[in-house]
Amino acid sequence: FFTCPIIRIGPDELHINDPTFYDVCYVPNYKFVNYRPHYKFVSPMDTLMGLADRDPAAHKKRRGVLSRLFSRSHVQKLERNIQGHIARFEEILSTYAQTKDAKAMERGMCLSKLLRCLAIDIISEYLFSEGFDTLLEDPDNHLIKTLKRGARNVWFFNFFWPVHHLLIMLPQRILKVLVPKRLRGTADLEQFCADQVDELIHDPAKAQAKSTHTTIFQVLMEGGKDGSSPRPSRQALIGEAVTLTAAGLETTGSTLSSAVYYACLNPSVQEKLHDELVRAFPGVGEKSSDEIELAKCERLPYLTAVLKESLRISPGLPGRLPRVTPRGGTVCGTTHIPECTAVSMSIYLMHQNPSVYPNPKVFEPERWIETPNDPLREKYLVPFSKGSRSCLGLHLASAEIYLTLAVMFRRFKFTLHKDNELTADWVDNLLLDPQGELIVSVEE
Ligand code: HEM
Repeated sequence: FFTCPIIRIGPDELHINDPTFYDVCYVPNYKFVNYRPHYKFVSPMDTLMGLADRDPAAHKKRRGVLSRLFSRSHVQKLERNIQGHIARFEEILSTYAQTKDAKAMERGMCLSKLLRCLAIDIISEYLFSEGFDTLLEDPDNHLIKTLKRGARNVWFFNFFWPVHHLLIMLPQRILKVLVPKRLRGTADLEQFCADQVDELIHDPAKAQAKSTHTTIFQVLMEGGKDGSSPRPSRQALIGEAVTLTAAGLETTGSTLSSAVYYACLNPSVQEKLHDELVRAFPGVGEKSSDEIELAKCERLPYLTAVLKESLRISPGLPGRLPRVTPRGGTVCGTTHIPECTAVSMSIYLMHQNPSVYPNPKVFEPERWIETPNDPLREKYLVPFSKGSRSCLGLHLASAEIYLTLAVMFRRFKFTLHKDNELTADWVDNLLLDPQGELIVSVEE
């Protein structure tokens, strides 16, 4: 695959594995628009993701409105809120690490589920006036399960998209009676969002009094700063909130699980990370989350290297993200590609390029430190993609990963439990879908 940069992967789609083409295909200003058949699973309503392939001008406006919530400065403003959830997560790890309960030790700790709970608690509090607080429940809770199920239905709904579009339109009470749980996926989340939207529409003062920070619904209802962006319909408000929650859950959760998995396989990685964190945040006996700050984490070289290597080896959206060539076509190397051709590239293949990342299957944070200033190594790391449809949640995801890794590895040591199921294998369900759970033993 690496020797032939352009291959036909379907009757009307080319897959390209020439890294120099990334900056041609994934660029601002909607030069290469989304290839619709690939994005059929997305909601038909005027949500950010739904608008991307139908109406680039409306997508640009909506993205402009939402970017207020996802800017670096807004993430920094809500750092304490994010830390609050990580403190709860730290408490659970600490309780487990100190347990004398033989049965609990025999079972191990299912860290991947806990990390998913952490991700959804953070994103839900960030978007809504209150979070889901799933960390207070059993990590096998219903919401996490249904969202995982929803993520696994992506390809089914891509082929049978009218079914998905119909399900979205059905009122919740009919949905619950008629549709099997396996296909409902995000119904509970939709109900939660619907309640919040209805309160905001009918009693805005009460809804606003509840929230300590700007919520997604407030931002969307206010529209663009100049009022140029129309207020979305009730259904679209709900759809937006649901897709944003889903976008921020499995991606961040699987990156964090992957980081711990590889750190367990490489004890020297854990030791170096721990040493760096203890030097940077030396408080003893304190909760790590009281002391750890994002700005300082971002300056720690080894922690940054572990974050980059985890995103490289296990990118949240590993597979093809197809676009359509513009009028006049385009050129890849010396090959002309005609206009209106679907072309796609894969983040996973970008990150597995052996000439930029030697031994690409090996988890090696040192590759980001030992030979500094390698422009290609930085340039071809594209976990959040690039261009008009790049990840909106980049700053939030990065803050979450930095802070969680710092709290975990400053205070705890992880080893794979005998019943661990997670391996380096995964399935491309649009989102990277690890095939087993990460089960670990934890020492303080
Ligand atoms: C490690 C974590 C994450 C990774 C690796 C990741 C990766 C990506 C990638 C590759 C895309 C482009 C998809 C495409 O071209 O079809 C994307 C889009 C998007 N991501 Fe993320 N993401 C992460 C976390 C988040 C978080 C926390 C949020 C917060 C809500 C988020 C929200 C979005 C949204 C809304 C889009 C669509 C943007 C648009 O259509 O304009 N992501 N993400």
